[in-house]
Amino acid sequence: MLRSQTKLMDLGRRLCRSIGNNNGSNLTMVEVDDKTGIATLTLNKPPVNSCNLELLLDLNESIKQIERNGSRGLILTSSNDKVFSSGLDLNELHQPNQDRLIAFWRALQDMWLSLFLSRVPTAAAINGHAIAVGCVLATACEYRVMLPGFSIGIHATKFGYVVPPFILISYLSVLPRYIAERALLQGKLFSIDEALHVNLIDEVADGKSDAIIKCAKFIGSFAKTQPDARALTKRQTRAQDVQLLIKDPEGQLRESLEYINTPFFQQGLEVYLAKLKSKSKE
Ligand SMILES: CCCCC/C=C/C(=O)SCCNC(=O)CCNC(=O)[C@H](O)C(C)(C)COP(=O)(O)OP(=O)(O)OC[C@H]1O[C@@H](n2cnc3c(N)ncnc32)[C@H](O)[C@@H]1OP(=O)(O)O
Repeated sequence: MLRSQTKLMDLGRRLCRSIGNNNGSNLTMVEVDDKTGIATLTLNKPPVNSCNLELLLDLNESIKQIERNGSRGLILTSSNDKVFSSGLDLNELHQPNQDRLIAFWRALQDMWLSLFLSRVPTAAAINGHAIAVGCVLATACEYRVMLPGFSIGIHATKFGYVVPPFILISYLSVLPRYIAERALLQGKLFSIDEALHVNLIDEVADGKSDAIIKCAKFIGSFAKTQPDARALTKRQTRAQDVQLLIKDPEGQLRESLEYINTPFFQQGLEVYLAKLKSKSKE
């Protein structure tokens, strides 16, 4: 075999190493770049990465796995080239089995805390629509790079949802208060230009690999920092944002469950789900 061929094969081998997250599911995939030590965490739940219980548990386990294996950073992206994430799986909220709903909401709270407080640098390569909790996943990260042609935002008020405090906080941790407030009240989904203008995203990329490279460059900007000092400083900076959820997770859970179980919420959701389904049949 030619030396140049061997070199190319070595390069291919070096590029990425898949690591499992111990539960054997493919709902998320983790690959670590052997050279940079950065992990790419890919959401992989067809058709639109809606977050059901299993995806939330899997995602949380993958985030923890990435921290345990000493990766230098985490890039969150999607295997779907049109949708980063369509947010919560609305079927989990519709006429729910109460035990499953409790497990689901707990998994959502836990996953958000894990991502928001992750000790490694985090960046989102947003290669598709990032709707509602899809946007929350992106804003939990420290940096956001997005591809043109897609929407990002929390449009909950448009279909009658009041968002829980940690979702508000996620928006407020990135946007100035008056912009976050107006966008939430309008149920606004931002185009890429609008998102860039208000700094909801940090950069625009012309393709998924460009987005990953830009995220990796951001993560590389911490190369000269001491990882524990960086992690603790991040935790302190974000301490106030997570206070409510850390101090009283069960109280927060109870409040959300009460709201989800109201006839008002359930009726609104029924109409919205029917619209969503009829749209997808068009
Ligand atoms: C307690 C209060 C909670 C308040 C906070 C709320 C947080 C949330 O995250 S709620 C979720 C909000 N998300 C949405 O409203 C997104 C709705 N989806 C879309 O707008 C679109 O699907 C899309 C832009 C994300 C993608 O469009 P497209 O590629 O055209 O795909 P389809 O619309 O045809 O969808 C395919 C398939 O998936 C179903 N689906 C889409 N989103 C969800 C979802 N969030 N939950 C459950 N199912 C979803 C859609 O109905 C289609 O299903 P089939 O008809 O069975 O093919």
